[in-house]
Amino acid sequence: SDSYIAAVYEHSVILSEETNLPVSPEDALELMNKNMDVLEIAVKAAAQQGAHIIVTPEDGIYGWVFTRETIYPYLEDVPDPQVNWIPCTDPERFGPAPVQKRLSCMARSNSIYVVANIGDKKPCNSSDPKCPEDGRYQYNTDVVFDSEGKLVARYHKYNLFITETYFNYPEPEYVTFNTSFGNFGVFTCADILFHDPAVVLASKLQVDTVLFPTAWGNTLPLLSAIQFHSAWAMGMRVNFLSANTRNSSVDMTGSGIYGPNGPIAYHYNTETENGQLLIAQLNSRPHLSPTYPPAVNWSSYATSIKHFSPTDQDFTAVIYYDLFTFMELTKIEGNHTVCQKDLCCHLSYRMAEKQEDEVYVLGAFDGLHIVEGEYYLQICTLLKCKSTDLKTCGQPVATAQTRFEAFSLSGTFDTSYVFPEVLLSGVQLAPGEFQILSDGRLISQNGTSKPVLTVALFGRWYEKDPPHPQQASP
Ligand SMILES: NC(=O)CCCC[C@@H]1SC[C@@H]2NC(=O)N[C@@H]21
Repeated sequence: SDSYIAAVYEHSVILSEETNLPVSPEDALELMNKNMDVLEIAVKAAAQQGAHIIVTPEDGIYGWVFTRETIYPYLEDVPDPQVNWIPCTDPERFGPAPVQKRLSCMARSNSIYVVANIGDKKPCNSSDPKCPEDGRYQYNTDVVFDSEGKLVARYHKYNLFITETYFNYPEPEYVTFNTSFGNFGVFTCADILFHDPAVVLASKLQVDTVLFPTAWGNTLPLLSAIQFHSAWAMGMRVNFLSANTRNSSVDMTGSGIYGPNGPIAYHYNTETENGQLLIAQLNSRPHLSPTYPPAVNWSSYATSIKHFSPTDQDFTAVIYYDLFTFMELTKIEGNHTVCQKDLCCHLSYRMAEKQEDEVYVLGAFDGLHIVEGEYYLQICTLLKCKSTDLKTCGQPVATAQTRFEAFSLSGTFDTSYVFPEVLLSGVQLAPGEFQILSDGRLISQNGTSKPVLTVALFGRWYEKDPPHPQQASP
């Protein structure tokens, strides 16, 4: 079929009160069943609305902040999908698997693909020199059950976040599966920041849709969930189904159904702790669509022009631990260039009116980010500073009043992996309000519907990354 209906569910996870002390397997299952009760309602609702597939969040069944011992009662042995297993009809085939049984039955009884995030355990012994001291590998794992309840995909998260000390790093896996409504790939949360497996799935294996269970804490001004995940879908030109966990204490909200041309449906809620089901229709094979966006040469425009108005007004300030070079946009309109190392960023803009109590800056960063993960960035950004004090530029701010009637942002990137972001006041996306030109300009010709928080070209220069922790020598 040419199109299909996708659902993502932002789940307000019910957390265990005690994650420092081990609980019994029965108590662990009781908590997981409480979460699965809620997920089951969403699965039924999605199926009733015609969805072919539903994605649920990372950590959505057992929560977070465990030790290796305290996560253990929540884990199940998840077999390789090649075994052809329907846990709903043959639950004990590989030992106790109540969580897989329940997810499989949800998929089967509602005739819908179900994507969930659970924990896998694999026993090992001293014949394996890498076997952990406690005799088992523990993996953060995405599973997919097809509409008959068969396990069709198992993915072990490769890029663990800094807090996930209770899981092991697996070898990299590139997990795909085929359906009548397209070819799917699976990865999770921090994976989106790295080359493997994310870029391999989208570029080399050419999946149509990425399934993305996540537990993403929002980090403005560049890394809120809806902002970065929709930008990645546009930059990589794939469908992207992102289901975030909802938890205000760790700033988690922001789920969406994104296409190569921009957001199709999204949700960002800081008002309540409620869950939220999103449903939308997508192209099954977006690269065959007449509207599929052309490949972009991200540096073509920026390297072809002379620097706009050189200035000695540059200053530095920090975005999420990275020292950017900035210049203030003092006039209602202008053309400016700001450079850091090899990266020069060009901006042409016209504001609707200059608000005296708001400061906007153009910024550039070319360097290795080293906090909560190590990855090489090249970023050009136009953003609103938190206050009129230039030292606050780059600090999180969620509202703005300044409208831009037009802008054009470009940069002399050394990488072809650039993710275009436009984030508006109230942490809202701007579907259809900007364009990516094939020469690498991110432009808005008619302005945006709300005031601007951030416009960015978020570049990842993967070749400059240090080795992955799994590959690094001890
Ligand atoms: N569960 C995860 O793997 C989350 C990882 C991504 C978190 C992103 S990366 C930069 C920001 N820091 C955060 O705390 N959240 C954002």
